[in-house]
Amino acid sequence: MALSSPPMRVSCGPTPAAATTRSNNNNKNNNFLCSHALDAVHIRRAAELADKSAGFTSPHPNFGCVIATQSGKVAGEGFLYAQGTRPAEVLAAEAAGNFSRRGTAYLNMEPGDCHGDHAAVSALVQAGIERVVIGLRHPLQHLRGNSIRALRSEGLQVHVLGEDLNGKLIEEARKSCLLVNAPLICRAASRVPFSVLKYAMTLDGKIAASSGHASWISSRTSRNRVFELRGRSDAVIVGGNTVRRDNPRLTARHGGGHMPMRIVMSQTLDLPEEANLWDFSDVSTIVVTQRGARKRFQKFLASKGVEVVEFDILNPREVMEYFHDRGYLSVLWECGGTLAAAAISSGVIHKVFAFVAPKIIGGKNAPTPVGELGMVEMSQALDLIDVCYEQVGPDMLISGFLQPIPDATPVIPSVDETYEIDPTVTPYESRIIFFYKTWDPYGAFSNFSPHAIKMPDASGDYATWLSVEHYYQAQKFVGVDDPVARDGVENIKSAKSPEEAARIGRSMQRQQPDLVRSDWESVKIEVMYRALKCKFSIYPHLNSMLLSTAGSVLVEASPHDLFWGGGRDGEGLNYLGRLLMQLRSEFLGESHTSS
Ligand SMILES: NC(=O)C1=CN([C@@H]2O[C@H](COP(=O)(O)OP(=O)(O)OC[C@H]3O[C@@H](n4cnc5c(N)ncnc54)[C@H](OP(=O)(O)O)[C@@H]3O)[C@@H](O)[C@H]2O)C=CC1
Ligand SMILES: Nc1c(N[C@@H]2O[C@H](COP(=O)(O)O)[C@@H](O)[C@H]2O)[nH]c(=O)[nH]c1=O
Repeated sequence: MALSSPPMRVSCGPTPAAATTRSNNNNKNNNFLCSHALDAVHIRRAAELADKSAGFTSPHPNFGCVIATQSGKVAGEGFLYAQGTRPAEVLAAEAAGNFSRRGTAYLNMEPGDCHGDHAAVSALVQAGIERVVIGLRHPLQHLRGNSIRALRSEGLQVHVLGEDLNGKLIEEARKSCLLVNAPLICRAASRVPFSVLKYAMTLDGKIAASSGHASWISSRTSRNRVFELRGRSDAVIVGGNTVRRDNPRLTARHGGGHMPMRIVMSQTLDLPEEANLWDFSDVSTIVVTQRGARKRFQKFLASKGVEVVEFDILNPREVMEYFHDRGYLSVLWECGGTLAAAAISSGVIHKVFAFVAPKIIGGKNAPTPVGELGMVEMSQALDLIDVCYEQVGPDMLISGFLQPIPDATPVIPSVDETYEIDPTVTPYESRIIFFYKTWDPYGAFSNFSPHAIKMPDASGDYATWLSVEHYYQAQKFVGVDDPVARDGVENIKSAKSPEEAARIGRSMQRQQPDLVRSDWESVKIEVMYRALKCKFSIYPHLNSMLLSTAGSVLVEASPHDLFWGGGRDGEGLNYLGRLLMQLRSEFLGESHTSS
């Protein structure tokens, strides 16, 4: 058994050091390092270009492309302006013309070949590009790796940052790619739109005077900056009190550009009949409220053209999940402290922009940017990540992430591990077959599939288990000298379904951990391996199905089980998939030696 050691995280291609040892030519080494610096510069530029269309591309990623000649000079640039417009790669190739030949294309992100549209890949191939450097793989799992595979199959050399290229400069360049598409990456991982909390406060930490008056705390320059932030967002959201107090417009007024939708969250619906937000000359407004609140006022709003959406439970998470499902990519929270605290508590805020004005207003009851979070000790304070400080006019803008941008690099399988498990699989480049529920196309790979197995006990006598899951769960308690453990084994064995077996086994393990055999953690992979080996040996059709997947990566798509499964976004260790790949490799080896 090869798979007994504890798991580790990913996966990189050759490090610069490893790569350079392959060459004993000093010049080549120097070139390699120089080209790293050049790669980093061009990728950062691609990210900068991509950022130009923020707000317009939503909910699609921001793409930028730089084409450099063989000598490293920029020959053409392009960025995706908006959904449905011409891809960055096509524009850059056109701009570069013949200078593209044998050149390198730099892309902040792997193109997504939605609906079989290969325009980006085709443009690079037809332009005669020799090498493509990619900042990030596509963050959406079903698109991840597709274009990289397509480019490689056309003979182009493809280097992905963090996988094939490493080092400090490369890491910084990769960061710029993560930042430019942070909304898409965070949205994909958290299933809510990327949410930014923005506020303006005085030096003594107030967002309004005690009277509630707040216009203005920050300078005009800062407020112009807010218009830009609005222009990058799909929606701006405030609470009912801010509507009553400020009568805001919430429009982006920085000279054209994308205009965000406006959202009001109000439980009481005690909102004014006259409000700037009911004026739709620039953009419309959606009011989200508690089910049944002020029906007559709802009718009134509807007559003004305001869309009213009722929620059974009106809280920031429910509201954000709803707007995620409506396709929103990013939301700017411009609310006061009450709603801001609720939003932070419910974990929907990804990033904070705080404009701090060099003013003092005082006031014991003057509102502050974030209300009650229930924290009592400084050690509980939320630390911002990747903090930036910037002077904007007379104000200071402090921004940072409340949650790290999830790493879109696939965890499974790492290069080394996969070769060890199954040499026929080329990591990242192979098709990934996901299986989970037994009704899935490859559902028979699940331990819950109804395939009985015969396994020997400690004295060598064979017993029948209704599924791999039955056997696996029972083994947790086998050999434990306790009547409750022995009963547990019998109960699991006679469980009517694999689900029931899992329920009994898991709850016994949770509630009475002392009944679990002491060597369980070190033997569980071996236990599973033996059960799977039996299952895929005694059922010829399962064996054929497994062999038919040769060359593909197998991943148990369990979003919950991060040991046996691959997790929701590839963060799981996928030990079930790994064991199946290992078995497949062993079966294939046997069939080769016997033929
Ligand atoms: N300087 C700055 O950057 C800003 C300053 N302000 C100032 O802040 C003050 C208003 O602050 P505040 O009252 O906190 O602001 P908000 O209006 O932004 O938030 C509170 C309101 O949100 C609504 N709400 C809906 N669902 C919830 C929920 N689950 N939890 C909490 N609230 C919910 C309620 O409206 P309802 O009562 O209608 O049910 C509630 O009264 C004003 O003086 C304004 O000028 C506001 C924004 C920015
Ligand atoms: N007071 C204050 C802000 N307040 C926010 O701006 C909203 C008003 O937007 P609008 O009506 O479009 O100009 C207001 O309701 C609140 O959300 N913002 C800032 O950048 N600086 C400030 O000093």
